[in-house]
Amino acid sequence: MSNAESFADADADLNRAALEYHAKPVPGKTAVEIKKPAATQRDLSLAYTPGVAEPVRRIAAEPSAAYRYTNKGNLVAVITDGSAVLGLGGVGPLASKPVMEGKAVLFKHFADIDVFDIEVYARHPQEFIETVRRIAPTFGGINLEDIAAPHCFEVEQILIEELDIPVFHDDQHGTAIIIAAGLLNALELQGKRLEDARIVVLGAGAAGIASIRLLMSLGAHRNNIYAIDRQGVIHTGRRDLNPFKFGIAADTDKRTMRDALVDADVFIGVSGPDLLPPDMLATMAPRPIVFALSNPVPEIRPEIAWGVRDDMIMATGRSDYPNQVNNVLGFPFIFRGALDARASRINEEMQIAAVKALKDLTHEPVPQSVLDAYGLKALAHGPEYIIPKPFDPRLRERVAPAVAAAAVASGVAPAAPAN
Ligand SMILES: NC(=O)C1=CN([C@@H]2O[C@H](COP(=O)(O)OP(=O)(O)OC[C@H]3O[C@@H](n4cnc5c(N)ncnc54)[C@H](OP(=O)(O)O)[C@@H]3O)[C@@H](O)[C@H]2O)C=CC1
Ligand SMILES: CC(=O)C(=O)O
Ligand SMILES: [Mg+2]
Repeated sequence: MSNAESFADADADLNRAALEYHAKPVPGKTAVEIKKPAATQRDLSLAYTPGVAEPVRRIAAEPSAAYRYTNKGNLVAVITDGSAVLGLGGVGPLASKPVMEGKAVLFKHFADIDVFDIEVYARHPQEFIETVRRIAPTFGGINLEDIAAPHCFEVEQILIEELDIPVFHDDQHGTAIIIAAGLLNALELQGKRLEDARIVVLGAGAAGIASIRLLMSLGAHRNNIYAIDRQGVIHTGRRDLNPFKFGIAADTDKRTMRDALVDADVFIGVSGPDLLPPDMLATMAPRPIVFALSNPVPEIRPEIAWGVRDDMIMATGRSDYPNQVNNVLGFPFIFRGALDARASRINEEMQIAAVKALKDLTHEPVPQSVLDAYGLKALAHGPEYIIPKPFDPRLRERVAPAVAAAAVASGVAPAAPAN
């Protein structure tokens, strides 16, 4: 059987199981649960009228009382316009709902954060911004999801400026944080340094541009980073660049991905399926790092990549290969830290604190519960373990407090939240 046939068979099996999982025993993946007694006349008098009037009066008099008397402080909106759903493209808000419900599952399971998934028909970024602005009082935080570049940058920036709760576009910063943590560990293992590494990033959208910005903040050199879009290498001579792409343009004479990959140390794919040809991978420098992160189908399948290189460290965005570089390792714990600290935003200091916590945790012994969840006998910092596993219970213990502490230290959260 050819590689293509065996991928098709495996995909067909998984697709059938996924449909069954989503449909049975009841449709969908989340539900609302009641946290207070609701069994007697007295309970009803407290939960609703007349008792509910008193918390209303308190909140009307002092808005921060909403954190004491409602679910606001532990409720995040996962909001999308369905314009860049995984690597599937602009499938629209309704079709994006399984992904947003999926994010809700991960928020709840890993960090005990409640989520409303909200899928918005918006013809223009302005309509989307207006929708989020109007519903923001309900929430303690806003997780923007799967909104295509370049609109995502404007949407996020305006909402951060206008709202007093954290607004975080996960495909930008969540992805960038996990990439940075995994890459720092992988570079160390390959005997390379971020400051010298030549990095090719295929995809200059939400994930690509935010990742390049964060890697530059951590020490990567702009002229060593070749971002690539559908027109080729993003260089300072191009006249078709929007300001976001121009901001990461390299001063280089390389024009194509083929040019850029020769002797490159790192490939980061945040673009679409099967876009890295094996013969180009073959031209990368010795001991390369290959992050093929498009979901669900990576830029190159690991089975194919390993057929070309045996000296690489490889990661995908998926759970069924080693090294899952996926924003699931970030957003539950980053929001946990931000909500616990009552932070007004998630700034770069908090993001770098998350990078460091994730990177450092990978060097520690792996708990038995993680080995059991993955059916492994052993796992230690090395080419097949450059980033913690999502089921690691220490993620919440380490990443959330690190993010909360950075929020306080950088002045976007009070030293001690009131409630
Ligand atoms: N593992 C993880 O945690 C995450 C993975 N991702 C993955 O990254 C991918 C991109 O997501 P996101 O940044 O949100 O999407 P965007 O729509 O914002 O950006 C997509 C980028 O990919 C480029 N691109 C698409 N197809 C090609 C191609 N054939 N050749 C060259 N460039 C191409 C686009 O080029 P152009 O600008 O010219 O249109 C654009 O720059 C998705 O596959 C997604 O699943 C995203 C977030 C997290
Ligand atoms: C993981 C994720 O957020 C994405 O692929 O869009
Ligand atoms: Mg996403």
